[in-house]
Amino acid sequence: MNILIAYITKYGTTEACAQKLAEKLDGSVTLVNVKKDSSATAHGYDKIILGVPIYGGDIEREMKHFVHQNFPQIMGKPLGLFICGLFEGEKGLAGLKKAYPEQLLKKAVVTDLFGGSVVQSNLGFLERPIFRMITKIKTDYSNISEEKIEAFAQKMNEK
Ligand SMILES: Cc1cc2nc3c(=O)[nH]c(=O)nc-3n(C[C@H](O)[C@H](O)[C@H](O)COP(=O)(O)O)c2cc1C
Repeated sequence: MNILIAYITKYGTTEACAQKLAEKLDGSVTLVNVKKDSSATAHGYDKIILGVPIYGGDIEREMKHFVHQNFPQIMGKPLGLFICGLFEGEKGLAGLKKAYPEQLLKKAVVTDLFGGSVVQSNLGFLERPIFRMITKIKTDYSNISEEKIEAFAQKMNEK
């Protein structure tokens, strides 16, 4: 069973979540950062998982491009979709809806928000005030849910 986890990450949180997820999946997992590897493809995998962080309510264009380029392959296999972001509840779900096309969200075996994390000192000079304005968070913070990663993996393993 060959599984693809295609992700994007800026400060490493989504990558760390993708790695944790990979450890819990049954099969051979390939992790691909689609921002670093523009030749990445979803061809030849039995299951596909996509993961992206939310910035300013949206995702980076490289994942939109990957989805567009690989749409038939992604729609044709058991699919899991996750996002990383600090917002929970309705605001968190709004991020998930914005991240992926409706067809993918409907087709997915499992979708979830894994939470996010931030280290203030890592943020750029301009990014820090933007981050504080958007999230109202002024300290280092993490709400990554190991339980959600575990439950996501279980659902993918059942398919
Ligand atoms: C400038 C900035 C804007 C952000 N905007 C959002 C947002 O709109 N919604 C949200 O849920 N999280 C937001 N976050 C939190 C990130 O999604 C979170 O830190 C995530 O873990 C980053 O993942 P990465 O390290 O893989 O890039 C923002 C973070 C920064 C720095």
